Amino acid sequence: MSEPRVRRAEIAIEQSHVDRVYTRLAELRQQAEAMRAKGYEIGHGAQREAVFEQASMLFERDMMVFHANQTLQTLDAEYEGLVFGRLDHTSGETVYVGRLGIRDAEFENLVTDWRAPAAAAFYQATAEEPMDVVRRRVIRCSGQSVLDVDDDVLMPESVPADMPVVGEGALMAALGRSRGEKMRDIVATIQKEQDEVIRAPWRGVTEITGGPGTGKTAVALHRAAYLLYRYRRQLGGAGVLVIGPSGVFTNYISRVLPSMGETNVELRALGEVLDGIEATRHDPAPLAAIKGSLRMRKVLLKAVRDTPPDAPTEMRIVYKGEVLKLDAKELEKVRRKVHTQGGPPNRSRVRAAETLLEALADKAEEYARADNRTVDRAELITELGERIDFHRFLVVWWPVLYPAEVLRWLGDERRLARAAKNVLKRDEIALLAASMRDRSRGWTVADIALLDELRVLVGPPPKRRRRHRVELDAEQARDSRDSATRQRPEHYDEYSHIVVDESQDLSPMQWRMVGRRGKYASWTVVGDPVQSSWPDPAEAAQAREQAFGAKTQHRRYTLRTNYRNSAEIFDLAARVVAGHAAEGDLPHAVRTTGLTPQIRTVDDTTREISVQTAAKELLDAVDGTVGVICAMDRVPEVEKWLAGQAEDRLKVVGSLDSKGLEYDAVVLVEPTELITESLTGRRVLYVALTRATQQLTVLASDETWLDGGNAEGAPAR
Ligand SMILES: Nc1ncnc2c1ncn2[C@@H]1O[C@H](COP(=O)(O)OP(=O)(O)OP(=O)(O)O)[C@@H](O)[C@H]1O
Repeated sequence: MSEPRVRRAEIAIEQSHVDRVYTRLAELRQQAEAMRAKGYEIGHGAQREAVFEQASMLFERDMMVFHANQTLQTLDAEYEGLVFGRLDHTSGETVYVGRLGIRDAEFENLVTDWRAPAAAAFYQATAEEPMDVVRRRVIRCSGQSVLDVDDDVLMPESVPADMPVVGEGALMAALGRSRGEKMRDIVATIQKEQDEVIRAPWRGVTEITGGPGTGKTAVALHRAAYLLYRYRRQLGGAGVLVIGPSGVFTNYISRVLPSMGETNVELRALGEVLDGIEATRHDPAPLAAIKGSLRMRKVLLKAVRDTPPDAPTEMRIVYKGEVLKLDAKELEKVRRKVHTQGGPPNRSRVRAAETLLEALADKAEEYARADNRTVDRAELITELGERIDFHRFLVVWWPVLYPAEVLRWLGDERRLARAAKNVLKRDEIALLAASMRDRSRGWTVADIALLDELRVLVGPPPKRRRRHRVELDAEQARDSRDSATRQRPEHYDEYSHIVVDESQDLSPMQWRMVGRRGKYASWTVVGDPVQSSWPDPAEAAQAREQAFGAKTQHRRYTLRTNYRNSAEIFDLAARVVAGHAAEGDLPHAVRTTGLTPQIRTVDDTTREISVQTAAKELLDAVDGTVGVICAMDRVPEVEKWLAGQAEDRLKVVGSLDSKGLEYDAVVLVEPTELITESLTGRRVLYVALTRATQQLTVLASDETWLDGGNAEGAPAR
């Protein structure tokens, strides 16, 4: 038979199996629905039974309905290509691999879940170690139709005469395909070095490093799905949290886990870790460096202990016809005394009242001594402690503190200078105070970690009910009373596993914030030091270790193959970052396209039209998405230039938001601006240059950005 006919015949064989799988899926769905209906019937029946019977029937109903709903949820997930692989073993046994395990009515396996041990050979078998696999087949489907098959022969000597082998390179085909708006899962083509990381033990800390495009994000997400499948009992209940650098990124990866049937994972961007606020704006690099530094901890601790701006500076209260008076200094002494005993101010309100009463008693004794009188201290404390005017004073002098309010106070430069004495430099204080005064544009991503730190430092406000949200400011306190009940309590901190992506960029303060959520968690931490935009790696490393706590197991993996970029694109990126990265830290790009990146010269008069032309050319050249990457400050302007052009396929993205994303083609606008806008500029440029899978056009008004390494072989101009 000719190759196309063999291929067609093989596709037909796989199609008949896939048809069986979908028929069975429909049956299982019906069964689950019937079970749910039966559960409800039991519930109705229970109303007629005695109390004891009723309780056990209702329990049975709940269990049935719960299981039925779970099964339906799993069966209803949108499985693009439910079956994607097949293994033919030397024994003649055939195993189909898919996103979900399904058995037929006789309990025979129709599809094995990709995470099950029986499917491991699909990823782990090699020609050197074939694990009894003669032929490994990748089956590519669209919906329920088989489009193509692609075989790998692992034991050529054992291929039976009647076993056809078709196609070559499912991986290369997958990598060459155009990209959509959302990341796809890679279950069908996970590589051996990646599989090892996905299936690594769950306890302790698993660290994945590797250059751009090596599949770190893909691997981390597949690992989350794998861990939940294998260790659902240990990990499922408490939940898995995935932290990504930005909302654009979490949106980009949001479809990967559901496509594997996994909906029990919470995705959060760094600006959304704290419940109740979503921040997307970034501070300029020098300011972000201050806000992210561990020094802020000391500043915030002092800030919560300072006198609140509206606190009265004098207390007067009448006791037995005499005015007892405490001046500003005496009140300050009382405040300091309460704080030296430790504890968050919101938890110290009773102690503050007691200490203030003691000070009033001292004052009464002082007056009495002058007149040779005595004072009954206990009586004074009891009486004043019950007085309404005492409590009126207390609520303004020792008010409930809200994190957002305390952070805003630091817009007063004198107040900030008091809190930051010997910790921040004068110019840093001025910069930080100005940023806290400018609240017109809302909180920045770096502010979120400060607010979370303050949340802990001020302590929870006195609560009417438990498990109520910890308000960030007084306004929210009112709003929250109406907020819908959430599944998990506010500021939940008991996740069983935390995945941190792009971890090289977390500031020390952000590590503290994330660490707080994982007191009992095991961790998967993904990053590439060469892409880091954080200026003080040593300080971040220290905060990171503290976040992990005393985890004893620490395993490290490095991924070395760049699956995203064509070799032509990656060569340019490597050239730009040369001198900032050790040779061994750069991955190896496996795919060539013959398309060299274009570098075009622009100036103020031609920039706009050049961006429009380049975007149009690339939109015509590729089927998928085109990203236009520029410095953060330029985004609104570039968006205006491109308004109305292919909105679904064209995205304008700021340099810092381009982390982790990918496009078929990229237009990079003014690369030197990416270098100067950030403290680790060349690395940010490296990130931007490594976003394209197929084509790259750089528009630049100067050449300094190319000077990173001076590698040979300039790209086309
Ligand atoms: N085994 C694989 N099969 C198919 N595609 C893969 C494979 N591994 C990685 N890819 C693809 O390569 C691209 C890069 O993967 P991913 O985004 O996970 O890399 P990364 O290491 O996180 O990159 P960066 O550090 O630049 O963000 C994605 O499109 C991913 O789907």
